[in-house]
Amino acid sequence: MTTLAFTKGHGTGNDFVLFADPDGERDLTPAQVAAICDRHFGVGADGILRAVRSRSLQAGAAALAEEPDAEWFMDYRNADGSLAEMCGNGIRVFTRFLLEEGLAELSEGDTLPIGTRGGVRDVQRSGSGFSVDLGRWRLEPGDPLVHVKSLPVARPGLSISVPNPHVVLAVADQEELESADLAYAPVIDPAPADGANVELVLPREPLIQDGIGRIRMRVHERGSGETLSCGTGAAAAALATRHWAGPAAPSAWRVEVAGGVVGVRMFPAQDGEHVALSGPAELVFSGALEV
Ligand SMILES: N[C@@H](CCC[C@H](N)C(=O)O)C(=O)O
Repeated sequence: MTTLAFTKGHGTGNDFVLFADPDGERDLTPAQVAAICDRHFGVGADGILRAVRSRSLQAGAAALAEEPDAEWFMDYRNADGSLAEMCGNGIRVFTRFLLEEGLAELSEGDTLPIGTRGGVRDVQRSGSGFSVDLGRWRLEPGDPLVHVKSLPVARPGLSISVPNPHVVLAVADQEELESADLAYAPVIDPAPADGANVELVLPREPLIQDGIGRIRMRVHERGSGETLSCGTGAAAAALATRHWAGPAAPSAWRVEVAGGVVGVRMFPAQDGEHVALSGPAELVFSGALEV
């Protein structure tokens, strides 16, 4: 066993254990990740963020080929130890961690490119938090049926990749949003090969205020269970609602989650439409673990 210095942080209640491993010497096994994320026997978190220099990691080679300035790679793990392409709340908290640890600098108006398994993502300061360009999003074919425990009927979901997989479904009212039992993983039919995060969405009344679309969302995350927030999930939920609302729908959205509020914005880019996420990023405490 060796000692691992860590920091605990969160973005709208989506919480993470972070640690710096510049030379890529502390790769954790899925069992170690699950033990650290356990809320009764470990530190407790929705996932782990390891800060590794891109040059020290096999997955970092693709990031450096895409953007030579992507010095840091966000090695993200879900609470069960599984890998995911991207974490929208995580990358803001990861940026805060790099800055606080003196591992990177980010001035107002500048951009910090960070390597992820879903590609290099550009982070900027936004108010007291950060915004991240999640890149080009994709509507996936097929409208799978989603069975959520305690909701009366299965309903069709919209599959969206950002680039991790999401299935978004609309609920009828506040009662349905609150009563959905997300302690159980929703059953998606047909089941996506790599699983998916599931978002339940309810439009606010009115849906659009001062040009901004407004929704509420709950989420069951692949590999982590129900969480208080999911950044890529909020982006998928706003994209799905705009799709359902039609051409007059806005490109700026306010997404209310159990842990707070995040902003989503769609904008044209050279390679197609991108989606950006903004919101807070907090570091809460530091400690040491025997791993
Ligand atoms: N909470 C994250 C998403 C984390 C990954 C997800 N569970 C997956 O497996 O795709 C976010 O804020 O985006």
